[in-house]
Amino acid sequence: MKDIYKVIVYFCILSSILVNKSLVLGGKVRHFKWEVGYIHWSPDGLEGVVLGINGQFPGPTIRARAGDTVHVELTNHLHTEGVVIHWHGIRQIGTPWADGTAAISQCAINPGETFVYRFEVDKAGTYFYHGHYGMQRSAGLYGSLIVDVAEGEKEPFLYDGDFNILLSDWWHSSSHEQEVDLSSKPMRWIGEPQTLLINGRGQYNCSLAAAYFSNSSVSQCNIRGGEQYAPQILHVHPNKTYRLRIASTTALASLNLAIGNHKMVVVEADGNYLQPFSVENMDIYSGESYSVLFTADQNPSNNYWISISVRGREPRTPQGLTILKYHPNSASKLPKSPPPVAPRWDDYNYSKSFTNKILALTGSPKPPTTYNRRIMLLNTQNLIDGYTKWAINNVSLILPATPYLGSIKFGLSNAFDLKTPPDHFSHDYDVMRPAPNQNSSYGSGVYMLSFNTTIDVILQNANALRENVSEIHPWHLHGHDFWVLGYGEGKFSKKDEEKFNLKNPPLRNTAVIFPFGWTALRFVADNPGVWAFHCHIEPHLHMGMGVIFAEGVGRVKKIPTEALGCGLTGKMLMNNVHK
Ligand SMILES: O=C1O[C@H]([C@@H](O)CO)C(O)=C1O
Repeated sequence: MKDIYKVIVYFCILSSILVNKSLVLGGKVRHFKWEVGYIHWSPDGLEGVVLGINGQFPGPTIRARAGDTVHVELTNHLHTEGVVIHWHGIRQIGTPWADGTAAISQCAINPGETFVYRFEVDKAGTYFYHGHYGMQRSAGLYGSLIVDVAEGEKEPFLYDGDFNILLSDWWHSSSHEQEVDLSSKPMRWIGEPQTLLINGRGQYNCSLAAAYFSNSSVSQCNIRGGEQYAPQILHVHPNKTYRLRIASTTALASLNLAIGNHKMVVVEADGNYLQPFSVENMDIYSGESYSVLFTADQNPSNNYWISISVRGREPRTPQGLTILKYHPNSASKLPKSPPPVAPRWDDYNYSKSFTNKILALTGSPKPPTTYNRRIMLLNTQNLIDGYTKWAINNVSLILPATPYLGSIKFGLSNAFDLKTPPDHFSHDYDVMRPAPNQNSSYGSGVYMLSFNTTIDVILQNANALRENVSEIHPWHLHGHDFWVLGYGEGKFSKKDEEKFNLKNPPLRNTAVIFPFGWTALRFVADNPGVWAFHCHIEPHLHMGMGVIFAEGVGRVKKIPTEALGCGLTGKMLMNNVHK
């Protein structure tokens, strides 16, 4: 009898240890129920139709802790369009079907249908989510995803409070019109955005800062505070330090952000800690996220501007503005000095000097010192039968009717081009001049990566169709972070390898290529799934600027049938049922 009693006591102690441990290790499940639909909304003072979630634009912010499971039950309330949502920066380890890429990781969710996204947020950081079907991101389908450190863990820096801003750009033409324009012959370019938005709020036909522009006809905004386009004010207390989380989901614009009179210390990028460095203003490209620390150490009787301005393309869009309000000033008290002046849009040396300061925090994971396979990716603008496209090694990506994850897993032939896309481009290609032959072809082939091998990718920029034009392209990789080993000018050559940073390269999921330059990345193909790698400029992806990587697909566990119910995998499921 006594022994049994002992066993019970032991059992109780043991199970309480296990339960506590699982609380620490396993995290919580965070449930969300979302409905996606078009709504009337006024992001910049002009009412239009926007893609919202639960009647809200931008969509609700997800906040979780590292190790938690996010569970989003997403119902498509659109009348005639499918939808998917990509969780940008979340690697989807073990859940590649939840990556939210139509035609790649899953079938689009049909009107009226519900799909459950369930995945672990394994790493603290600043992230966001957005539509990944057609140009639904441009239509406003996005929101923030913030992952705090696990219970009991600490960030490697201190702050008294945090803010979160999601940056975007806004057009008055609909995303549907833009899709048609871009796919027309000749292509009709979408032009520059009408307005820049901070947390979905901007001012089109008035300026918060009109009082400072004496020679301008722009009127002062008459905002009472309740308007959908009223700026979100950041409230600070004197001498406190704040963490500002910033993510950019712009369709096109590269941005420069500044807080008037305040220095910022950059500490995080794409969910990875950085060696802290101080700046007056910072660049942020579409697909990137950062955290900066700033101290409210200026004259507390004033308020200050927070501004975002276009870089890398001749700006035709006014600055996006909001106000840093010192307690207890009134929010309507305009800052004493005019909004910060951004560096010239084409001062690329300025941008490069910022980019080169981004290094991993001491103690961060280091890259393998050698690679198994090097893939050179030449970025060109091309014409295919008179249609303007972007191509990678002369292949412009078109997505197949059957999502790759299912078709590769089940070995379905004819689902996509079986010809492997090229690892190289011609040695004598002159990246500084328009191509003598501007033709290229469409393709849906896949770079099959051997599981657990180290992959180097050299992104090579080139002259676009017009002479002396080469554009910025921020490249985003799904399913992974990569180390950014270096940036360089002109054409990459083998000897550039000597300058690679293997000591403290930053880990990121998005990296920019500068005009006429190259960027070198390294990652380990250790996450079973099919992963898009593409330019995060929405119209450029629409015009074919991306490639597909696949690794270890045979190891992928049971893909939910809801992700497979279209194309050849849909037929396969039907045949199985009817057998
Ligand atoms: O893809 C693009 O097309 C235009 C221009 O090259 C042709 O109009 C532009 O600026 C892009 O980024």
